[in-house]
Amino acid sequence: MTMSTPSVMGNNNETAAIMFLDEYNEQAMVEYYKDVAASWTYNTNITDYNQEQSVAASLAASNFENGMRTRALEFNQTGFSENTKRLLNKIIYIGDAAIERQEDLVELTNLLAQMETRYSTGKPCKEDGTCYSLEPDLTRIMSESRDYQELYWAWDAWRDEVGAPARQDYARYVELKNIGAQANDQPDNGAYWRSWYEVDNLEEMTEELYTQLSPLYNNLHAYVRRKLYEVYGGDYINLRGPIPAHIFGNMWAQSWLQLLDLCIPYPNKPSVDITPVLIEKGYTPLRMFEVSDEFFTSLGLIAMPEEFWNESMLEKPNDGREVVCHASAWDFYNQKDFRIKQCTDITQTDFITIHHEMGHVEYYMQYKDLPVPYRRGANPGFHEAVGDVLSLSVSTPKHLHSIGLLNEVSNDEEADLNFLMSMALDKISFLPFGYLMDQYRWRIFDGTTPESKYTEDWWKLRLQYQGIIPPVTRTEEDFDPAAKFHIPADVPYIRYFISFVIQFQFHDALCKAAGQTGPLHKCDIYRSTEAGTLLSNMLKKGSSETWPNAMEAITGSRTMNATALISYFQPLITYLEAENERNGDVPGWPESYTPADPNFGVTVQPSTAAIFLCLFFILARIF
Ligand SMILES: CC(=O)N[C@@H](CC(=O)O)C(=O)NC[C@H](CC1(C(=O)N[C@@H](Cc2ccc(O)cc2)C(=O)O)CCCC1)C(=O)O
Ligand SMILES: [Zn+2]
Repeated sequence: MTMSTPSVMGNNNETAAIMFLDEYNEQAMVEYYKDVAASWTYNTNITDYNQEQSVAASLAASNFENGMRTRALEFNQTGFSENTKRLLNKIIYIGDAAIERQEDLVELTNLLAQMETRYSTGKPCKEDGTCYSLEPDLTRIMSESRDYQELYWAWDAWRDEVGAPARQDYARYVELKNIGAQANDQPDNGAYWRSWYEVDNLEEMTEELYTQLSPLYNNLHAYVRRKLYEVYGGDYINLRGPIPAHIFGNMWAQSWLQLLDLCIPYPNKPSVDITPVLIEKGYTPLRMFEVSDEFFTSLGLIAMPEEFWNESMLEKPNDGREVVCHASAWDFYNQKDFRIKQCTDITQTDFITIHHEMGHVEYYMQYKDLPVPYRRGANPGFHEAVGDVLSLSVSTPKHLHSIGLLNEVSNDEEADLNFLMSMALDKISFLPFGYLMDQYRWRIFDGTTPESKYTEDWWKLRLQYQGIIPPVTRTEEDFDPAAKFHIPADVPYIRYFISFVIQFQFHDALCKAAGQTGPLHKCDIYRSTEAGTLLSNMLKKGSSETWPNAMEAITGSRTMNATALISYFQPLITYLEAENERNGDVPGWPESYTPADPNFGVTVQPSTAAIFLCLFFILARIF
């Protein structure tokens, strides 16, 4: 294996290195465009042919990267400028493409395509033959149903369809990813993924953040557990135990916004849910995107270009095409083609997702003229935070009312708590999930979690951090993690946990720049070009500098910290503590709890009952 450390005997001529970097940049735009275009074609029309074409294009891009890595390694970087060294190292440490053996790279590329296709085409069916897509069918059941058994069916059927069948592929994927990591001088793939943050203590940093935030989560968990107890009763909910995973209104229990009607502190106040208004006013996906784009341009940020509106896929096609519905934003690396692919449903959740995806595109456009290796977030968490920061302003009742998405708002403490509850059900509920997804995978990659414990260790983390349990006992025949897009799609996840923390730091800084002085949760930076400039100056840096520099450019601080998040939610924290106290609910889940059998209390089908009765009488006659 060629060591990746640049050779000390190599070419020490920096002018030659800079010429190489220029050549790399021109060729990379051509090669990456072809790769992204083939991937886009597959994602927006899943066929065997398009999958093969996408695999071929991905291999071609990997071979390009591998060839360029070899050339970058020939330079002796001693005495080179920091910038030249940074660019060369981003061409050397390229991830999977550094895999030595071509057959390993081909196997991994095919495995990734196969896992993504299985997830994206998964459609469990009922005995009566009706089949259900994840989006929108199962998503709608999970968010709207309050029937314990129906929710259980959707939750279990999805995992049977795309979870267990992925287990074997995943075990092989882990081996190949670790081979790739070693080719990047990393001990395992978790270490390689963490290396993107350019700190040597990312695990301690995220653990420290989670320790600060877990009391807030545990208080919300205890409050919601009480509300679910009032709906489902003591047969299903133990007030001092964990909560069954399928009744949170979300397939992965990662967002509890759909439980707002159960959790709203003051139900007689005007609603803060815009879904009914979006429908009532006849909003289309296109209209939702235009409203989002207008918020970005109101800050002086770059508008979505013509190509974006012509080439994006803003809703699920109705021509029978299979598509990857999981929303995503795309940079075609040609400095002018940027797209979003989303199976947009007319809901509040999807309106927020639109801002999230548009935040990615804004970042792509702000750094489009940088050298290709710098066209990334300052760290992956930064890329995830951009859209969500703007959503923190858009989501305020004042803003939603001003753009006609709420018919009325009241401006008092009770209305504030209703709003903060809706934000907590989305943001606070997510924190343990955002944290555990890569805790789980880091341990698989470093060998702590062997294949024989894939299920056991997953549900240990889900219990430890989220305080949830499966509605039915799981075994090592299952593989529930693969029922979450990012696992079969090979997409790291700690970036989202980090984003949910730093987006409040950014929000705080942008609000100050916008001259907003009230409580953070009421701030709306709409039309503030001062805030927009502060943000775009950071976005323009891409990954040309380490992220503490980018953090400092916006917030003045060089660290990620949870202070802004906690101060944003402070009024709600006080409310939750008082409510839990009043109800005698203790945050946490000290009692273990065997999940009620989901078939518990299910009415036995009449036909089955008849058979039992006949048998009974026959036997009675004999004896
Ligand atoms: C070509 C490509 O892959 N491009 C990347 C972008 C890039 O890397 O340049 C990309 O588009 N990734 C897709 C992914 C989609 C979403 C997601 O997966 N979100 C997480 C966590 C979460 C949940 C709630 C929330 O408010 C924010 C985040 C989940 O749903 O679990 C779906 C809904 C929102 C974001 C994304 O946009 O991050
Ligand atoms: Zn994102």
